[in-house]
Amino acid sequence: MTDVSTVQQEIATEQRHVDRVYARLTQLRASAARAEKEGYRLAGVGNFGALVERDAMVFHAARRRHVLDAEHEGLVFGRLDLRAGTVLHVGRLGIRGENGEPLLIDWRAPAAAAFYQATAADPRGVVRRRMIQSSGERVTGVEDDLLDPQAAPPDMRVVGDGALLATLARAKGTGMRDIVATIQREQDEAIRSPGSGVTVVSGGPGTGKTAVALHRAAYLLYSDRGRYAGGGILVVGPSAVFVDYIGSVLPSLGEDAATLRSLGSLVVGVTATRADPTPVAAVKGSLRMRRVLERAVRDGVPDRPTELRLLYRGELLHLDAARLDRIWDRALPRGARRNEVRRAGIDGLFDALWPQARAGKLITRIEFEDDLAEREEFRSFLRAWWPRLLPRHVLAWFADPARLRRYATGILSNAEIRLLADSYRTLATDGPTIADVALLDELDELMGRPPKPKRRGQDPYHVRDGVREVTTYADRQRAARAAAVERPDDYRDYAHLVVDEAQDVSPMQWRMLGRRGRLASWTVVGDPAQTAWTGDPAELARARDRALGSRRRHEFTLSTNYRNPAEIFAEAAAVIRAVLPDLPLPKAVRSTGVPPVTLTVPDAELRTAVHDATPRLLAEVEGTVGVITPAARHPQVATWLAELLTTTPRLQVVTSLQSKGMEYDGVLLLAPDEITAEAGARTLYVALSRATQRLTKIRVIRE
Ligand SMILES: Nc1ncnc2c1ncn2[C@@H]1O[C@H](COP(=O)(O)OP(=O)(O)OP(=O)(O)O)[C@@H](O)[C@H]1O
Repeated sequence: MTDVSTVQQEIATEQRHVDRVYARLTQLRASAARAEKEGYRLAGVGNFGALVERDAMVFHAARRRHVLDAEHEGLVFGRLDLRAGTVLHVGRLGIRGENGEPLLIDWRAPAAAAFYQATAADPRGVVRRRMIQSSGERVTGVEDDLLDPQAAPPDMRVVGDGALLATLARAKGTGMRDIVATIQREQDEAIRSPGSGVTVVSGGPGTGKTAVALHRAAYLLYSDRGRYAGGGILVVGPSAVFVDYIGSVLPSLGEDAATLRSLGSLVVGVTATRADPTPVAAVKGSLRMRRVLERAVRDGVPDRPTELRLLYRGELLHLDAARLDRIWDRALPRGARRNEVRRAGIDGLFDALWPQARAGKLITRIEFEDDLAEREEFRSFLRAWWPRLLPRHVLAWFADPARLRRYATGILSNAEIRLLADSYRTLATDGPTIADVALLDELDELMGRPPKPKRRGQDPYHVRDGVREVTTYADRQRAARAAAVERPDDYRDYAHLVVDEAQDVSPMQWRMLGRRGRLASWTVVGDPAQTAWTGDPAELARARDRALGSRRRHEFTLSTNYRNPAEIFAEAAAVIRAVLPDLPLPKAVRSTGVPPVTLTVPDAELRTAVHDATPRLLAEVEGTVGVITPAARHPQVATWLAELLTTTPRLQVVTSLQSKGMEYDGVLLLAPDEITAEAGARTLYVALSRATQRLTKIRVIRE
C-alpha cells in the first residue's frame, strides 16, 4: 500500500502536466478556428495566389479543429518513464507544445506502442508505466507498474495496484466503452497487426475481441488515413442491437470514418432484425440455396402470359406458349442475368413476329419494330412476360409452396423444403429475416440490374454548359471528400472489412460480405465455440476461405476474460465443457465473491418471478441489466416488462441470439433448457457469459 500523501503528490505532478495539455489544447483550438476564418477572408481578396493559400489553410485548419473539438474524456491517460530519463505522456490525441516539443503522444503512434507492449519480462526501455485516471480535466488517481526496477532512479515512486481491475469493476453504461487506457499486450499486438491481408482474432467470451476489432479500425485510420478513410472501413456485426451497443466506441476515439452495419442491413433498402429458428437459418445460410435461387431467377413470373396475339395492319400475329418458351430460353442462357438481357428477349419476339408481319407488305424491319414499340398492347405484354424484377419479388415467390418445391427439389431434402415453405408463409406480413438478406443480395447478383441510361457525372461547379465557377483546390477537395463520405448506397469498394462475431456468419452471408470486400484487407474476429451454426462446417469453411481469398493471414488468440467474474464464468464454462471437453478456455481475472443465483419455478409463476427478479437486479447493479430469453418467449417477456422498460433505459430484453456480443452488469437468464433446445448449448454458453457483476437464472418447470 502506498501512503496517501505520496499518492497525492504524484497526482499533483500529473495534474500539472494535464493542465499544460489542456491549456495548449485551448490555444490550438483557437488558432485552428482563426486559421479557418482567415482562410475564408483570403478568399474575399479574390486573386489566384490568395485562393491557393486559402486552400491549404482551410483544409488543414478544418480537419484539425474537428479533431480538437471531439470529446476528450480522459485525454491524458498514460505516462512512460524511459531508461534514458525521457518522460512521454500518452493520450487520445497527439499534441505538441509551442516549441514543437511533444506534450502528448497519440496512442496509435509507434512511440506509444511500448505503453501497451512493455512487460517486466520485456520492458522495451520502459522503467515505469503509469496509468492516469481522470474525471473531466481533474486527475483522480495514478497506478504504476515498475517494469525495470534496476534502471529506476532512487527517487522514483511507484503507486497503486491495479488500474485494469478498477476499470473492469466499474458499472457499464448502455454502450460499449473504449479501452484505450488499458489495452493489454496480446490485444495491442492484434490491434497493430499489419493492415494488409487478413487479421484473424479468436478467443473465448469477454477476451476483448470486439474491443480489439474497433480499436484496430481506429489504428488503421491513423496509420494510413488516405487509404482507409478514402476507401472506407466497413464494420459488420450480427444484430442491430449489437451495432447500437458498439456504435459509440469509434466516435469516442475521435474516428467517424467507419461504416457500421448489421448483417440484416447490408442490402440497400432492407433492414431485417428478425432471426430465423436455428434449423431454418441453417437451410437459408447453406450454399445449396445458391442453386435454388439460380432456378428461381430463370423462371417466369406468376401469371405470365402463355401466348401473344396482336393485330398488325390487318394481320393476326401469334406466338404460342411453346414458341414463347423457346424465345425465353434462347434469350436467357445459363448464367445470363435476366434484368440485363431483357433486350435479347424483345429481339427474340421481333425475330419471331417479323416473318408473319411482313407478308405482302412494304415495310422495313425498323418500321415494324418502331410500330410495335409504340403499341400499348405490345408493351403491356412485355411488362407481364418479362418484367424488371427486384430481388424481393423473387423471394416473395417462395411463399408459394409449389413453386418452392419446383426450385428446391433435388437440392434440399423434403424436410428442409417444408421448413422453408413454413418460414416464407409470413414473409409478406413480417418482412425478410436476417438470413433472407444474404439471399436478396445473391438474387441481386444473379439477376443483375437493367442497364441505366448514361448520365454525365455531376460536377458541383457546373453552372451551365461552357461555364464553370472559379474553384480552388480546397473547394474541390471538400467536394471530393463529401462525395467519398456520401458513398453510393450500394458502395462495395471498401478498403477494409471488420467482421465481428464471425463464427455466426453463414456461407451465404460470407458471399454477401465477399462482394463488399473484393478490394479490401480484413479483420475477422470470433469464437468458434460460440457459434449457433448447425449446418455443414466444411461448407462454412469453404465459403469463408472463398470470401477471404488467398490473402495472407495473421492469427492472434486472446486468452484473458475481462468481462466475467470467475464465479459467473465457471457456470458458462461448465456448459461448454459438456460439449467441447478439450476446449481451451480463457482465464477470468476478477472475482466478486458473489455466486450466480438459480431459481426454479413452474411455468405459471414465471411472470411473478420475472417481476421480482428484474427490479432486484436493477437495485443490485448500477449499470445495465439484460433479461435474456428463449426466442419463443421474447414477445411475452417484453410485454410483462413493458412498463419498466419505458422508464428504465438501462434495462433491455433480448433473445439468446440477440445477446451475442452484448454485455450487461446484471443478467437475468430465463429458461436455460429451452435456450439449449432452441439454439444449442453453444448459444446458452454465450448467454451465460454476458454478465459483468450478477447472474440470476430462472429454470422453468413445464406443468
Ligand atoms: N484491456 C482491457 N481493458 C479494459 N477493459 C477491457 C479490456 N479488454 C476487454 N475489456 C472489456 O471486457 C469486455 C469484453 O470485451 P469484448 O466485448 O470486446 O469481448 P469479446 O471477446 O468480443 O466477447 P464475446 O466473444 O463474449 O462477445 C468489455 O467490457 C471490454 O470493454
